[in-house]
Order: sequence, then structure tokens, then C-alpha cells
Amino acid sequence: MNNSLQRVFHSPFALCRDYLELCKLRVVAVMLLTAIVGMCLATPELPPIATMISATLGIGLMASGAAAVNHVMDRNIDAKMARTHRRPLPQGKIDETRALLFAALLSLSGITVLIFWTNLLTAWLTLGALIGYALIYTMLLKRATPLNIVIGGIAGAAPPLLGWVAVTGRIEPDSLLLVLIIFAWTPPHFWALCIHKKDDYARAGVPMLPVTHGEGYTRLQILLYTVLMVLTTLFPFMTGMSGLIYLIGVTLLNLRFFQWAVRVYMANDSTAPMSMFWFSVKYIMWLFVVLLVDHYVIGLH
Ligand code: HEM
Ligand SMILES: CC(C)=CCC/C(C)=C/CC/C(C)=C/COP(=O)(O)OP(=O)(O)O
Repeated sequence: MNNSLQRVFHSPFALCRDYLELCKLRVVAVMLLTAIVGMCLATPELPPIATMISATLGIGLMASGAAAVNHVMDRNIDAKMARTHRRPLPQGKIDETRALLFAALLSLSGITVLIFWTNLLTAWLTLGALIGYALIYTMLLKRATPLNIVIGGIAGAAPPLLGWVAVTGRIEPDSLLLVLIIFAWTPPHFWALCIHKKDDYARAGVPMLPVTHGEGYTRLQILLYTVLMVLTTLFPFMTGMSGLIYLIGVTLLNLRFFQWAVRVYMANDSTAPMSMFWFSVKYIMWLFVVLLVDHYVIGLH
């Protein structure tokens, strides 16, 4: 195939890939797992399949829309960081107007699906999470305070609540326990990565904790937030929402997480922070899988 023909066939594919990159699909996929588990835990039976489909689609579209807004708002920061400078906007592969139109298209389709095929409360709460991440975290907190990800974490922690409300139409206390777990998990998840990428953030002028308060302080905070997270993960068992299978599973996960937090705190292994970051991703996925398995295995409660 000659060069111009190759471009004709290659370009649409490459452009699709660039637009998909704006959606932060891997992060959104894990968020959707937590939302689906929220839907299942909201009822003793299987939730209505139509609700599961519409809520997953609506939340997924709105989370992807929020991620695309983040790419636009952060384009100058992303251009200065080694981890992010290859993204479509800093590379000039997609311009701001098109990216914003894409974000608007995703978000409007998402909220439409939620309003007409899920319920109004889910639509409003998901809009709140979108505004929380795309505007409050990205445009304000990220640039203003090292507590950015602690406060901004509320938006990322919302999906299990969104899934729960999609099924019940109400905010119930148990759903907030799931939010609390992700909320307490977010600082160790992100700061572990941030220690490794500290110079990147310093160069871009983003006031992340290791930049403003140093690595030692961040390592201590990771350990303290890990203790807090471990305590929050016990609530589902203590309140009777989850049973023994959950308790055993989460204890094993917590032991490993705590081990990583101690290794990071000791600071004598330079690979520990990134290993902890990748473990944190596996941890949150397994925790929600264990919640689900526990929910459907009867008799051990
Ligand atoms: C404000 C809250 C959060 C912050 C600041 C944050 C930060 C980050 C960052 C900077 C990365 C690296 C991304 C990359 O290199 O492309 C990442 C990766 C990831 N995050 Fe988070 N995160 C947050 C919340 C969450 C939540 C709530 C989840 C899921 C429930 C999540 C799941 C993931 C996953 C799955 C990855 C790996 C993506 C990959 O494979 O490239 N994050 N996070
Ligand atoms: C509607 C809804 C549920 C919204 C949630 C949206 C969402 C995709 C949140 C993702 C959280 C995340 C990956 C933050 C990364 O921080 P960053 O943006 O500072 O990281 P970066 O440097 O990799 O861009």
C-alpha cells in the first residue's frame, strides 16, 4: 500500500484511539466495576437488567466526559510532564474545541440516558461527580492545595453510590460505606505514584504533597491513610452488610496493602512506591469483587 493510502486507512483508526484516550478508559472501567457492585449490593436479588445497562452506560459516558474535560483543562500541565506529554492535546492531535465538543457529547448523552432510563437522583448525583472532578478538582483544587486529591477523591469515590441509587432511587447508609472505602483508598493510591513522579509535578508547578511537604511527610501520610482505609474496610462487616467471605478476603488484601505502606514508609526500596501504586489498583478491584462474591454466597452471614 502506498503512503497516502496508508494514511487514509490509518488516520481514522489513530484518531479514534486519540479520542478514546481522552476518556481514561481503564480508570473508568474500574469505576464502573465499583458502580455495578453498588447496584448489586443495593438489593438481595439481581437488579433489573435494564437498570444495570442504562446506569452503567450513563455513568460511564459521564465519567468519560469528565475525563475529556480534564484533558482540556490540564493540557498545559500535561505538556510539561514526562508521564503525560504524549497525550492527544499536548501533541496537537486533537484541538481544544473538538475535545470540548466530544466531552459535551459524552456528558449530554450520559445524563440523557440517566434521566430517561435510570432515575433523576442518579442523574443529578452523577452530574455532581462530573462537576466535582472536571471543574472543582481539575480547575481549582489541583492547582491550589496539596489536599487536592483528598477532597477531589469524593468525586472518584462516588460510583458505588451512583450504582446503588440507580437501583433503589434513594441514598442509603450502606452505600456511603462503599464511598468511604474508595475515599480513604485514594490518597495512598495517588501519593504512591506521586512520590515517583514528584519531579514531574514540581516542573509543572502542581502543588502535590511530595512537592510541597517533602517525600518523608508523604510516606508518613500514606501509612496513616492506609490505617484509616483498613478501618473503613471493616465497616461493611461490622454493620452486617457483608459477611465472613468479605472479612477474610479484605483482611488478606489489607495485610498486603499495609505491607506495601510500611515498605514505602521505610524508604529503602526506590521501586516500592510504584509497586504500591499498581497493587492499589488490583486491591480496589479485588475488594469490590469480594464484596460481590460475599453478597451472592448465602449462609455465611
Ligand atoms: C481524585 C482521585 C484520583 C486520583 C488523583 C487518581 C490518580 C491517578 C493517576 C495520576 C493515575 C495514573 C494515570 C496514568 O498514568 O495514565 C491513576 C491510575 C489509575 N487509577 Fe487513579 N486516581 C484517582 C481515583 C481513582 C479511582 C476512584 C479509581 C477507581 C475506582 C482509580 C483507578 C485507577 C486505575 C485503574 C488506574 C490505572 C490506569 C492504567 O492502567 O493506566 N483511580 N490514578
Ligand atoms: C462522573 C464521574 C464518576 C466522574 C469521575 C471522573 C473520573 C474519570 C475521575 C478519575 C480520577 C482520576 C484518574 C484522577 C487523575 O488525576 P489527574 O487528572 O490529576 O491525573 P492525570 O495527571 O493522569 O491527568
